[in-house]
Amino acid sequence: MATAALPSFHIRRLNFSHPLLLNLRTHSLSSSSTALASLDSVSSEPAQSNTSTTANPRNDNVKAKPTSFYPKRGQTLELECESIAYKGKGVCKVADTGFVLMCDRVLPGERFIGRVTRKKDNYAEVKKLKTLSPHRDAVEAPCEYASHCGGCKTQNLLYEAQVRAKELQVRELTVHVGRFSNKELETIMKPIVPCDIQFHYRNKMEFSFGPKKWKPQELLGEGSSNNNDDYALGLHAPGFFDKVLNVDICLLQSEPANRVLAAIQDIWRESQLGLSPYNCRSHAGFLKHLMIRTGRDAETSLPEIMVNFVTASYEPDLLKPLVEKIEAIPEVVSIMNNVNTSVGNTSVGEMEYTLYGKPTIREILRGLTFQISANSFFQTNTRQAEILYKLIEDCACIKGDGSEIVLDLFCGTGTIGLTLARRVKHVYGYEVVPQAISDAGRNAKLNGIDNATFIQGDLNKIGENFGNAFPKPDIVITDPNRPGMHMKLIKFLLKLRAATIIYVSCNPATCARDLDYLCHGVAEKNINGCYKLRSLQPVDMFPHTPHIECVCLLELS
Ligand SMILES: C[S@@+](CC[C@H](N)C(=O)[O-])C[C@H]1O[C@@H](n2cnc3c(N)ncnc32)[C@H](O)[C@@H]1O
Repeated sequence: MATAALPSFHIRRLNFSHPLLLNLRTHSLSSSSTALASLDSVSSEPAQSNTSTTANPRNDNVKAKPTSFYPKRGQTLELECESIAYKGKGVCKVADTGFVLMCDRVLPGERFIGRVTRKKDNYAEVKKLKTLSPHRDAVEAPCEYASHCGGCKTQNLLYEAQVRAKELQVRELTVHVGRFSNKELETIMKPIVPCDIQFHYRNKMEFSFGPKKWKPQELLGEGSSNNNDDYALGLHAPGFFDKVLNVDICLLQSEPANRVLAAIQDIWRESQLGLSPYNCRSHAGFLKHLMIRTGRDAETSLPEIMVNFVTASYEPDLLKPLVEKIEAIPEVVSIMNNVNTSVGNTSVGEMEYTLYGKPTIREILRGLTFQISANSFFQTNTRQAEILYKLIEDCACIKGDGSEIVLDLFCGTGTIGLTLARRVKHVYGYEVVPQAISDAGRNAKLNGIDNATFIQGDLNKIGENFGNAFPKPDIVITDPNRPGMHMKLIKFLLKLRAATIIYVSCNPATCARDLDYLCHGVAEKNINGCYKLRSLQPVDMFPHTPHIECVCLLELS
């Protein structure tokens, strides 16, 4: 699951600081106390207090000075997690000084021993060594890999507590990054929409092949060997592109997708097949990734599965035994091979071959049928996407007289625009990926929609003439990926002055920043904001992960 990389064009000076949000700003603050005070607010805790009950530094290496505590790398501390912040990390503070430590896989209220692994200017990162007392909302994670896998981070937190923490995070970011008051949010911000189905909700999983099964420190030495049995197929260890945790089942994907994974795990290491995993350090080996996608047959609504092998070269005979094994699974209707000869880790091939069945599968969303190819973007939680798109439609308040123009920015395969097209005059969609644009056009045809135009273009590089390519829209939908919108696009929207903007975001930090720009302006660039935030609706699309989606309605003020 990708983490946000915030490019420098997004930075600006704000009167707050958050250790994990520093690159949202133009100037990093030298004083850790300012950072701590702001982190307090971002993480929903009261401002830094000397009476904090958290984090008693049990200093093995140095004696902590209460007023100028700074941890050493390797030092172990007894800590208490106070809250969950951006990227799902637990926030802990050192008693007396309030120095902030960030730790993966700890839950609010949990007391634990941690070791300092990394120091930054105004905070440090800690690895949990041992839980002393768990959080009251701790539950047993159903997945055997949950404590080591880079996919789920909070399976061991009661789902209700997960969504509470996500809602709080959106609120705090909107206040401290977006500069909206708590009072304003009382009427604007809606309670988070939880996800009814918390397992088997993902329609796409991508696993990687690796030459060695990665094991966490505590399991090292258990059953490792030097033959093919040690080859890995699974998910990356958190933070490592070259370490693969072998998984035989993933509780986030569908049941037939797990049957496919099990069938492949069953045979791919057999030495007579001559299959080798790609080694991303030596660049030797054949099998790079395995992508399993679950769609639905438009007529029967039964699941249909696409399997995509990403390989370093085109050798269909080598894949034949795997293809024969999985084509016997009734739900498998498509087996693809993307050949990627580059040394990079991407799963998009330079060439794509159909090894069995058809080259696309189908999915139904808000009554429309979408054809999805191996590399198309499609919302990964279809059921929750229905709810998300309904919220977007509600925000759009379409008149129904077919008079409105919709501009769908970052349109992907056109799904949002197409679900609105039948009730408006015309939809114009913009997207950088050429294949997504051709999928969008094909999906329009498939559904008999002829009032949608999809244009390939980079929205980070729009020129002065961008607005000449379409009539002035009544409704703008903008759904950027995690870095949010480029300043050029913000300026364009402020000049365009469309009556309604619906901002769909998968990163509440950049969302809060962009809402601030659109509503309050960009003082350092002498730009005035001209929108009013009318509603802010967090939606949980991805239980057990730190990801949060929001739908924001902005109206011209
Ligand atoms: C979060 S997805 C949204 C897709 C679509 N709205 C949907 O709901 O399925 C963001 C989309 O923005 C596209 N994108 C990313 N950077 C872009 C850029 N600089 N210019 C245009 N599109 C971009 C991505 O390829 C991706 O399809």
